[in-house]
Amino acid sequence: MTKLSVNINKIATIRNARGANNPDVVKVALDAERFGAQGITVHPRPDERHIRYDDVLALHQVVTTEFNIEGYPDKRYMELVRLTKPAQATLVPDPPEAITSNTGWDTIAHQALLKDIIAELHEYGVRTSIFINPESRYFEPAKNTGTDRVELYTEPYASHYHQDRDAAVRPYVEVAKLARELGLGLNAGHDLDLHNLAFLKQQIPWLDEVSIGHALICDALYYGLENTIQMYRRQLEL
Ligand SMILES: CC(=O)[C@@H](O)[C@H](O)COP(=O)(O)O
Ligand SMILES: NCC(=O)COP(=O)(O)O
Repeated sequence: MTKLSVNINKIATIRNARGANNPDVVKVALDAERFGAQGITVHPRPDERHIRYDDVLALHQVVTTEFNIEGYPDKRYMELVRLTKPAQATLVPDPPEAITSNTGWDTIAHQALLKDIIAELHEYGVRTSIFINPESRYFEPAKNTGTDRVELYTEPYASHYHQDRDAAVRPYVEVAKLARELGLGLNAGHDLDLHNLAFLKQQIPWLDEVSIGHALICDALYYGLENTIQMYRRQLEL
């Protein structure tokens, strides 16, 4: 089964536009779980432009599905993970000024750093995942860091899907097979939506988890959050 983790960053973007607590990200997380989300993902960024560090502290007290905290492993991120001990920490190489994630780790150049960070996260009892591009050369070094999983960066798949979906998915299927051979768990995320999700899942049925935020929250404006989460869940069952 591929779990659907709902990324609620964009709920916080709307909340922050007015400074008060509407929408309430904690309530939305609990409702999302009630509507079928199998995990809640957040990606606090250093400027706290959407999810704030104190949101993460509040969410960890109430989330009962898999709580996944994404981010660059700086001191503040590591402290947050130490305090909250989520089900999963997803390490992303974004610099502080990144508008959104736009590449995976160079696991060759940063292998030593990742190895140390992952060892520390394992001491906290937290499962780890590394955000990674669909390039085979990064997978064995990723395995050598000791990570439990990798998360495939799916923006290139999503942006080429409508042009030629077979070509778009090909590199992902190749590295997904490699990850399976290496004994790495497999997640995927970034720009997944109701058009491209089912095909990815059909081509890589052994995906453990997808985390979806931007498109899902946009779809919820039209279909409502409950319907939307159910629609995404069905895409994973086709
Ligand atoms: C790692 C990843 O792909 C997501 O965290 C995505 O970048 C969402 O972050 P934003 O909501 O800040 O765009
Ligand atoms: N890890 C990917 C994620 O959490 C959500 O990415 P997106 O759907 O907002 O592009």
